[in-house]
Amino acid sequence: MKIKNICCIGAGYVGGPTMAVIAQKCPEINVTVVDINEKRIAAWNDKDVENIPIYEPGLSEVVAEARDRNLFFSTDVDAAIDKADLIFISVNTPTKTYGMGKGMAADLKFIELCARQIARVAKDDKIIVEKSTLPVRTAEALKNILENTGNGVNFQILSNPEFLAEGTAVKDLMKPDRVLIGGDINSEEGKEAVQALVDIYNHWVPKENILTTNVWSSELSKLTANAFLAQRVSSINAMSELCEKTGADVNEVAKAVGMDSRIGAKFLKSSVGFGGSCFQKDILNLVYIAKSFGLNEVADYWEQVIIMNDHQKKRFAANIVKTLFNTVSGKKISFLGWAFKKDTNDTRESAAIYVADYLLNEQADIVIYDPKVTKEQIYADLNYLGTRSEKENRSRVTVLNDPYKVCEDAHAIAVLTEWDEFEHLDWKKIYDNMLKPAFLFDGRRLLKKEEKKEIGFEFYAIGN
Ligand SMILES: NC(=O)c1ccc[n+]([C@@H]2O[C@H](COP(=O)([O-])OP(=O)(O)OC[C@H]3O[C@@H](n4cnc5c(N)ncnc54)[C@H](O)[C@@H]3O)[C@@H](O)[C@H]2O)c1
Ligand SMILES: O=c1ccn([C@@H]2O[C@H](COP(=O)(O)OP(=O)(O)O[C@H]3O[C@H](CO)[C@@H](O)[C@H](O)[C@H]3O)[C@@H](O)[C@H]2O)c(=O)[nH]1
Repeated sequence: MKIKNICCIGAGYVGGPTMAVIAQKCPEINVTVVDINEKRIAAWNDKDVENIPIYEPGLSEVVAEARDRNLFFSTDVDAAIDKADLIFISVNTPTKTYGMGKGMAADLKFIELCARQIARVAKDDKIIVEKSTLPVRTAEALKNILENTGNGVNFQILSNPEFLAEGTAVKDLMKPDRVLIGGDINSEEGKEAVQALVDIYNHWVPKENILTTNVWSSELSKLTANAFLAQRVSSINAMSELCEKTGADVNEVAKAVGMDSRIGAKFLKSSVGFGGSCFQKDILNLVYIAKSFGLNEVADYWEQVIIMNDHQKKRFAANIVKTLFNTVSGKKISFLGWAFKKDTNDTRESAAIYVADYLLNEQADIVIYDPKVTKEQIYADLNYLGTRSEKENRSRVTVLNDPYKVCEDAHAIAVLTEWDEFEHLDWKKIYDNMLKPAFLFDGRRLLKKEEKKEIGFEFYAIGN
């Protein structure tokens, strides 16, 4: 089966970049990315390609090449579904904030809405691809909706989870460690659908890197990969606290441990805590699934990864208060960084949000600089927590676009995101313009300790 028209529902951090790369690599396929968010679609279509809604290194170049050639962004969801042979569902699957499974389970309402819309619109056979991260066995529910509400056409459901990391999305998409495709490999139609998707990726991904499995293994592998990755961060962060008590240095420990080829060096960077839209949500979902099968020990095991992460964010903030003579009330604390990692404008679940919230509860005044995050996004993140009124957040938090101004007259600086540019700031100038003693807290192990101490900073770094 040759795919001519692809539709992707959801023009977010996954749908946008993934489809841009597919369109670039498969010029003979028309790719239409649709979304109900008109503002987002307008931004994807902005004449100035630098204004696309997602910041990812290399993305604007890919979009510039393919857009209006075979890559289109639209709000006409029905039309794109109707035309497509293959439909990616790439909508958000956040943690439920209400009802059964509140705070744990994945909220599948957007997925279900997509399924119902596809069923209503589709007049010929289609391949439906789960791109969103979903609980294991979601494909069963999708099939049920599609077959019971559709127009009698056939749907093949595939699972094709996305493993890209933000900040390196284009690189990850161009050269993925593996592409995972789950399908009904026991039927001819299922095998054909899997092959159709393999053929798309095979335009640029070598065959040996494309893994095919049954649907349930594919769905569960995505949750497992994120749980393993997050577990490594929580493991090294647990050791960082022990390092601080014992005189060991967590970077040295990580290096020594990571040189064991069975362990490996990646993902052992101690930090103020992992953030991002995926790790916490996916682990909570895994915990919920395990509990729903009565697997309480399995659930508890994975929940500890989140408990450790919450502890790490809190103890970083508490250490600032303790070091500043047990009070930050009325003191100016400068934040360098707000995004959950460098090279992205995404702030979802960023550790910075929770550190700020803790310090605001201690009556600190916070001034923030992040090279890619907007002022309004920062207020929205704080308001979303609902800890205090929007008015109070606005009066106590200032966002500026100059790092030197942000640090002027500060009692302390906290590095919350590992943006490269923070390393190269004129730290002597920053020191000179701060109140003394000048406290500097590095939540990312980004800065050189000896250098900063020589300038005169009272320097604290995670795990050191
Ligand atoms: N962000 C990542 O790095 C990443 C990586 C791998 C997997 N994932 C998974 O991919 C999925 C999408 O994540 P994201 O970060 O792109 O989310 P996102 O919130 O950035 O984008 C989702 C988009 O879907 C749109 N949408 C929701 N319902 C819709 C509907 N019925 N019709 C049309 N559009 C609709 C929303 O308006 C939104 O723009 C999630 O399941 C996530 O867990 C994310
Ligand atoms: O050694 C490390 C590695 C990461 N982090 C933090 O962990 C979070 C997540 O980082 P990363 O995994 O690089 O970014 P994400 O975009 O969240 O990507 C993860 O989540 C995606 C969504 O499911 C998956 O597709 C990716 O494979 C998976 O890496 C960030 O706050 C990082 O700062 C650390 O603190 N130490």
